[in-house]
Amino acid sequence: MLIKDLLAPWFHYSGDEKFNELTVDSRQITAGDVFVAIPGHQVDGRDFIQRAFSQGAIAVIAHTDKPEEHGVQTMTPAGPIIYFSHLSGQLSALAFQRYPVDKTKMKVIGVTGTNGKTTVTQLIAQLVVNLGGKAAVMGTVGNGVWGQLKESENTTSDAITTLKQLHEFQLQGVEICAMEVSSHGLAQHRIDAVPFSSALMNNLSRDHLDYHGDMINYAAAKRRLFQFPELEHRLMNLDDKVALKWHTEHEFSKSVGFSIHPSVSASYQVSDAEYHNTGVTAKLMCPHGQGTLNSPLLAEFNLSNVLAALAVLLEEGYPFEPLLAQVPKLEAAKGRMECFYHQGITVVVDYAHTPDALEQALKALSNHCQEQLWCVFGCGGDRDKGKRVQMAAAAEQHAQRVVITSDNPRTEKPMSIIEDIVTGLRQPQLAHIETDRQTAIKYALSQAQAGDIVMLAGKGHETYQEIQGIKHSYDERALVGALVGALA
Ligand SMILES: CC(=O)N[C@H]1[C@@H](OP(=O)(O)OP(=O)(O)OC[C@H]2O[C@@H](n3ccc(=O)[nH]c3=O)[C@H](O)[C@@H]2O)O[C@H](CO)[C@@H](O)[C@@H]1O[C@H](C)C(=O)N[C@@H](C)C(=O)N[C@H](CCC(=O)O)C(=O)O
Ligand SMILES: Nc1ncnc2c1ncn2[C@@H]1O[C@H](COP(=O)(O)OP(=O)(O)OP(=O)(O)O)[C@@H](O)[C@H]1O
Ligand SMILES: N[C@H](CCC[C@H](N)C(=O)O)C(=O)O
Repeated sequence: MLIKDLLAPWFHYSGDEKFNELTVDSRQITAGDVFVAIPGHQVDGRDFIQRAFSQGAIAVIAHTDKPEEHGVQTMTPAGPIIYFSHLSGQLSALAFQRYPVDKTKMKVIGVTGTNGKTTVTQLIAQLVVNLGGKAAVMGTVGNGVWGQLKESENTTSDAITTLKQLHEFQLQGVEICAMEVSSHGLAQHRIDAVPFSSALMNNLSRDHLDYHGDMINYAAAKRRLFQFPELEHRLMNLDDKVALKWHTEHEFSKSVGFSIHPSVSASYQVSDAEYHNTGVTAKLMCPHGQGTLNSPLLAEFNLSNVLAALAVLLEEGYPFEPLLAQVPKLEAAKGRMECFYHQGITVVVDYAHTPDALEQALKALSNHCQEQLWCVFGCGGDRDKGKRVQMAAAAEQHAQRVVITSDNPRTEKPMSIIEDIVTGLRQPQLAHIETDRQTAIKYALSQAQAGDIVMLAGKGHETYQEIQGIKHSYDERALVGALVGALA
């Protein structure tokens, strides 16, 4: 593509250079690329302009705060620098020029909410693939065509990666891409030009207040997803207070509600739910028909997640009966309520890392637990510190045995995070404290008795543990698999 065509919607560029890829990271530049230099939270991308040229960049498009510099071009010995006013907010639109996505060929579904984004997006992909279609996901566990995910740095990738990836999916014949949309992604304009067809709001509870400051700003960031003018379907979980409120607002008057509780305004609802140790059976009612839903996923919140996935696909025009027939084949997302069994003890690897998720996961497991419920958890360093006491309270309230350990301490001292957590306990003397996560898990497994459930919360699918800024190899699912084998 010509650089002048890339920039044409904004201003005239006089050069005639062709370029290959757009990239925001100088470390990823290869010959013939255009480097997009923007300031960030840690460093300023404009400090890497020379490095980008030396790696083969053909030109640089650089952010400027000064509107009068918009479109100004400077020729340096290494190549042209083109200034673009307030570039971060336009990055997605710029990326769309290079990596267009045709919404008539591929549907993009945006899923937001504090908890359940990975689960819902993966359920959507599984349902489509099981119906014989081609689906992709983008999110915390990775980006890719279903079955071939590649690890991703963020839940919602940067603006350029997002559109590049969607463009590639479209070229590969993907019919639907279910994308997790994080509040950071929304606040940082990472998805502004994505041509979403449907958007779904799952729930809002405390998380990320280190970044958003308060719940009002956090909710406002998520709300942006529903303000895309071209959206065809807006789905709201009416069991969540914030989503329910949005559903009743004039701005979202055409939104569609779903609920796992009796609700007059939910278009999609389930009733007569029966929980058993291999899943849940319930009746589904919606404008497309009625039927029995046989879900193999544990926990009430997963009934809601399954309903969310079905609702979005039914809104998108997928057929009712064939879709319902795929539900028994669904699988839990990696590291979410994943069960391992050993001598009558159930070990559950789960990704709960917010107070609400921890509470929901423990409540769900207590329905299945015959003896004592254990909760082994920690809290992430360099993240919302207010979550720590709330997670402690949830663990103490819903588990009989609490083991406090490390999650990803990142740059914080493991023991100081644990001290914050402990202040949220009413009876701290009853909790077992062990900074080393593997030792903590071994302790819990050695003490648990037949009939107990041991929930290991927070690490889920992750394959590393970040301590003092260093990512150490750590795979809790593999660890438990090995321990259970060793203990068997
Ligand atoms: C605080 C934050 O959100 N940071 C995100 C932000 O980084 P930034 O723009 O501040 O980056 P920076 O490191 O200051 O660098 C500035 C610029 O210089 C460039 N650079 C930098 C170094 C270099 O050698 N060369 C170079 O060109 C960078 O590519 C960047 O363009 O934009 C980047 C690209 O989109 C993100 O990868 C990065 O996420 C960091 C890694 C992060 O940890 N973010 C978390 C808080 C986050 O976003 N989490 C949500 C999930 C939340 C949830 O729902 O659970 C997510 O979507 O992942
Ligand atoms: N609908 C839900 N409501 C409340 N808790 C949920 C829900 N779905 C999943 N959870 C809990 O939250 C944890 C994380 O789930 P999931 O990975 O699907 O969410 P997420 O929104 O993608 O999280 P993140 O983006 O932070 O990785 C699960 O392990 C489970 O404990
Ligand atoms: N997307 C979330 C994941 C948290 C996972 C948990 N293991 C932790 O490190 O706190 C975040 O970046 O806050």
